[in-house]
Order: sequence, then C-alpha cells, then structure tokens
Amino acid sequence: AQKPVSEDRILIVYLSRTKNTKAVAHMIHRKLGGKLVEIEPQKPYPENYQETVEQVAKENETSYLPPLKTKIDSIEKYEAVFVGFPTWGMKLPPPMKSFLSQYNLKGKKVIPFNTNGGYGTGSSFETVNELCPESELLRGLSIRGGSERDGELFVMHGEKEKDVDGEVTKWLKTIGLLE
Ligand SMILES: Cc1cc2nc3c(=O)[nH]c(=O)nc-3n(C[C@H](O)[C@H](O)[C@H](O)COP(=O)(O)O)c2cc1C
Repeated sequence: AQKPVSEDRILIVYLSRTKNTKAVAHMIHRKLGGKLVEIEPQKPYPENYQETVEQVAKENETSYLPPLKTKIDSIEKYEAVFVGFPTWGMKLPPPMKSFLSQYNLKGKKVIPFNTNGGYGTGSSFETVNELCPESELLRGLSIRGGSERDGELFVMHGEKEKDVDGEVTKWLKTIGLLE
C-alpha cells in the first residue's frame, strides 16, 4: 500500500544511553522504513550515572551545546523527522538540543518520541517545539523505559516490548503516518 510519507523522505534520529529509546526508534523504522541515525556527542558522557547527571545539569545551566560526532547528509530531502530521546533531568538532553540547533527543519513534520524513568517528558517536548518553531510538530509519544538511577537499564524485551510495539503502531496511525 502507498505510505503517507514515502520511505526515502523519513529520517529517524535518536539519542540513547541504555538502548530503550533505540528500541523504540527501531520499531518505528520497522513500520515506516526511512533513514535511522543515532546521535552521538563527540565526547561520550561518563559511564557513571551520577557523574552524567551532574554534567548534564551543568550543561543545561550554561546552555552548552555539545558538538556532535554525527553528521546528517542532505537534511533538506526529508519531509518527516522523528526525534527520539530519553528524559534527562526532566529536560531535553543537550545533544538533542545540539541536533535541533544545528539542522534547519523548517517546513518539515517533526515528531518527538521519548522514554523515561517514570516521571514523563518534563519540558523536553516544549523545548523541541522552541528549537524548531517553523516545523509542523506532530503529537509525540512517551513510553516508560528504564530507570538507571535504580539500576534498571534495558527493559524493552518480552511482554514489555510487545506492548510498546503495539503502542507505537497505534500512535503512528493516530498521527496519520501509518495506514
Ligand atoms: C542523566 C540521566 C538523567 C535522567 N533523568 C530522568 C528524569 O529526569 N526523569 C525520568 O523519568 N527519567 C530520567 N532518567 C531515566 C531515563 O529517562 C530512562 O532510563 C530512559 O528510558 C533511558 O533511555 P535510553 O535507554 O534510551 O538511554 C534519566 C537517565 C539519565 C541517564
């Protein structure tokens, strides 16, 4: 069947530390196709959770945009750009701020998706909106992922994975990207 947005015009970018958001990105990709790209900062965050929390808090205070290792060719050819990220400190992670600041998504559909430790998306979806004011922001998806603080890392397997996969399908239909 004809898809609402053709595969070669879909970009799925994601940031993921413990691979929960990555799993959701792959689910979207299996359903819609498109180009799947992981966003990586030039300098990786510390392995240690608490050190990462502190570094992220400092970066947010100073509005620091970490330089990215990831480069995306011909961003202009995409019509729909999915942006996936975990909630970090109830905010949009700095590398995703770097991505949205660096690439012009004017006129494109922008679709956020998120995993979090149970506290929701915080201000992250609003920040996506602020950083691409001339894009058409579609309704985002937020999923309960892991909780690194509590030693809960990758959770997207078994029944959980199946449930989330169903939620992703429903969501993509609701926003009109899957028939
Ligand atoms: C630095 C850091 C900060 C986090 N802050 C929050 C938070 O404020 N609220 C929340 O619900 N989860 C928080 N989490 C948990 C992640 O959002 C959750 O584990 C998510 O599923 C991780 O996605 P990933 O596996 O793609 O990295 C935080 C995790 C990290 C590493």
